[in-house]
Amino acid sequence: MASAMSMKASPVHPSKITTVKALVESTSSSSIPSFYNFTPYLRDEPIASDAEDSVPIIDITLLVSGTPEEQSQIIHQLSKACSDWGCFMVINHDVTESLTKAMIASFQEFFDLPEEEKKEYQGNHVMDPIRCGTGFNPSMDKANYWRDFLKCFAHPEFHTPNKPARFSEIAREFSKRNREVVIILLKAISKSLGLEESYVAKAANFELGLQLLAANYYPTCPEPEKAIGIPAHYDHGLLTTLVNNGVSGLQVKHNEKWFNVNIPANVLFVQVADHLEILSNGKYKSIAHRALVNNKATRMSIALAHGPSLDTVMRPALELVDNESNQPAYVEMTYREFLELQQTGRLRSKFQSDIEQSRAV
Ligand SMILES: O=C(O)CCC(=O)C(=O)O
Ligand SMILES: [Fe+2]
Repeated sequence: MASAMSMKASPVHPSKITTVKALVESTSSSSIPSFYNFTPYLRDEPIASDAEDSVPIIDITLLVSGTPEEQSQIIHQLSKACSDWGCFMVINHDVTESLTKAMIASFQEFFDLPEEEKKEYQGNHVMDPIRCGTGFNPSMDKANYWRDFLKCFAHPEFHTPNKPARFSEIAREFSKRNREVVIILLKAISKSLGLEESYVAKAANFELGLQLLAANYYPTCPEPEKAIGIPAHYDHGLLTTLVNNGVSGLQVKHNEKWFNVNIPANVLFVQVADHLEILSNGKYKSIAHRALVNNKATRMSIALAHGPSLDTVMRPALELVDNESNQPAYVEMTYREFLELQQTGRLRSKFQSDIEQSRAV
C-alpha cells in the first residue's frame, strides 16, 4: 500500500518546479514524487538511542581566559573530541542568540522571495560566489534531496544577494563572529596536535581562507522516511560551524552508529572537516553526517565552512609524519583542486582510498 502510494504521480509537472519549497507549496499530496525516494540508502545502519552517548561540550571561555591549567584541560578535551567524535558543541561563544535568530530569519526571507527573483542567483559551479539551488533536478534519474540551499562566499571576499534588506549586513556580522570562534579553535587544535598555536592557520593560509556561508532549507515532507535532506557526506574545509532553527534532523556517525544531534539555540555545533584530517595526517578525521527531514516543521540549518585559502597546497603537517609508522596518508593538492575534483565526483573515492590505504598499513 505504502509503496503504491509512493509511485503515485505528482500532480505537478516537474519542469514547472524550481525548488522543493515550491513543490510543497503547490500540492497537498500525501506522497512524494518517486525521484525523491531515498529508501534503499537510508535505513542501512543502526541509529543510536539518545541516552547512549553524547557529543562533547567545549567551553570556549576557558580557552580564552582560563588559567593555564584550565586551558590545558580544555585542549585535552578538544583533542579527545576531535579524535573520538570529530565534532563538538561550543558554548559561551560570541555568536549571540539574537544574531543567529536574525540570520535564520533573513535566510527565511530569502527563501520566501518569488521563485523568479531567486532564479537570478541560480548557479552550477562550486566557484560561483553566490549560488542558490535545490536537490530537485528532473534530468537526473537518481534520487534527489529534499532540500533547497543558498551558498555565499563570505571570506576573503564577501558576496551576498542584495535582497532581502539587511541580509548582507547580518550575514557579514554572523560570518565574522563565527570566524573569530574558529580562529580560537584552530589555535587550540594546533596545540592539541603538539604544534605551535599558529600552525594550522599558517599552513592553511587562513588569513585568505575561503569561508562559505550556506543555508539549507528542508520543507516539511509528507513521507519523511523515504526522502533525505542531505545524504551522508563529509565537509571539505578545516572546520564547519553549524546552527539550526530548533528543528532537529542532523545525524552524525559515531562508532558505526548514527546519532541524532539536537543543537540548542545558544550552541555552535562544530565538525571536523576534510582539510583538518589532511593536515593532522588522519589523527582527527572528518565526520560523516546527514540531514533527515520530517513531516511536522520546516527545518533550516546554517553551516559555515571555514577552509584554507584556495591556492594553498594542503598536505599533512611535516611534524606529524615520518618514514615509519606515520607516513603521509594524503596526496598534496590545493583546496581549489580538491573542490573541483569533489564537484565532479572524482575526489571522495580518491580521498577515501587514501584513507583506506593508510588504515591498511
Ligand atoms: O542541515 C544540517 O544539519 C547539515 C547541513 C550540512 O551537512 C551541510 O550543509 O553540509
Ligand atoms: Fe555537511
